[in-house]
Amino acid sequence: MEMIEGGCCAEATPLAQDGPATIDVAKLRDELDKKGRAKELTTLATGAKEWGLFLIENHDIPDSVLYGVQEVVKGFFRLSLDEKKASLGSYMSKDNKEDGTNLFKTSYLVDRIALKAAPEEGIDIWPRKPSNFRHVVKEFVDEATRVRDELLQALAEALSLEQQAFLRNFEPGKENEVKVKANFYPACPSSNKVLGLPPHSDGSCLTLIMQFDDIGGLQVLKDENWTTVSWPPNKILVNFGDLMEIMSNGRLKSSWHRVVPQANEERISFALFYSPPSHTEIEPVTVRDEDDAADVGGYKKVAVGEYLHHLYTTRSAATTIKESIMFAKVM
Ligand SMILES: O=C(O)CCC(=O)C(=O)O
Ligand SMILES: [Fe+2]
Repeated sequence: MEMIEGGCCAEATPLAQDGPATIDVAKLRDELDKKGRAKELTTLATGAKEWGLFLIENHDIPDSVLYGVQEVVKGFFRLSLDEKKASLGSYMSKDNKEDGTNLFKTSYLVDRIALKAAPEEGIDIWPRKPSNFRHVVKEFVDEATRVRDELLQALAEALSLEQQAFLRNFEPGKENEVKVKANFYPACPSSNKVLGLPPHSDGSCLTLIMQFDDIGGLQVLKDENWTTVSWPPNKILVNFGDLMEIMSNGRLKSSWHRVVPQANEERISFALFYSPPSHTEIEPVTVRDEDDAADVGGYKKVAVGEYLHHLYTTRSAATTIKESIMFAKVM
């Protein structure tokens, strides 16, 4: 566990509850079965609001691509520290630090690489080993991005918004931000005292997360309880980040989540963080009368880059839930 530098004490009390909704993407695509599709959209709206995340199945990303990613990522983490450093263009250098994710680096039990998949200029720092790492991960990113677009449209529809209401911020063909993170959490016998990742919300609009075995570890704060979310490797977890909360004017909430290491098992997760281009100004959707719950609305127009800069520079100090998102609220 060469790259890990220490741990951080925290209470970890996972509670078993029924899990987040699983959405069948094939049903969302099936325009002929209108009833089935409408039902799936209702499940999506309810589940997404309740948890700030949901799972997807039948997403059409071939198993060969999913398992290909697992192989190359596991292959990378199996390398020695020296090999990892040599393989990764400028590992632990500025290139990997600028996005703020290394806030978590020193105090938590995770060995993590952060890469940029888009804009593409970051690709030459990607691991050179295993030799097919870049090719396989790129293939996955392309497949997953197609699914992202479908999900953004379905989410808008599920909330009775115009289909492009969220996707429009991504300006097809433009330099959207796609960050890739591979997280390796070693087994930790005192896992009730240590965190893999501290409580946080993602800055992204959507985060798509694969985990390589059906192992608990990710916990989401739900109804004031830390609840473990577990899912098999062929399903993908879709998590809302702060930009989605802002875009939807609070109708969808970013989840507050953390990672707890397992006592006897290591865990690897692989996440894609999707955000619109940095210069995009996000105009929150209009809140309608029927949405008028006390915690909906109140967001203002913000530029993506400005919000993310604020989040990354304040998040380490933010100890209570989503303090940073207040930046995007009308005062
Ligand atoms: O490992 C996981 O399942 C979640 C990782 C995560 O929350 C993150 O990288 O922001
Ligand atoms: Fe996260």
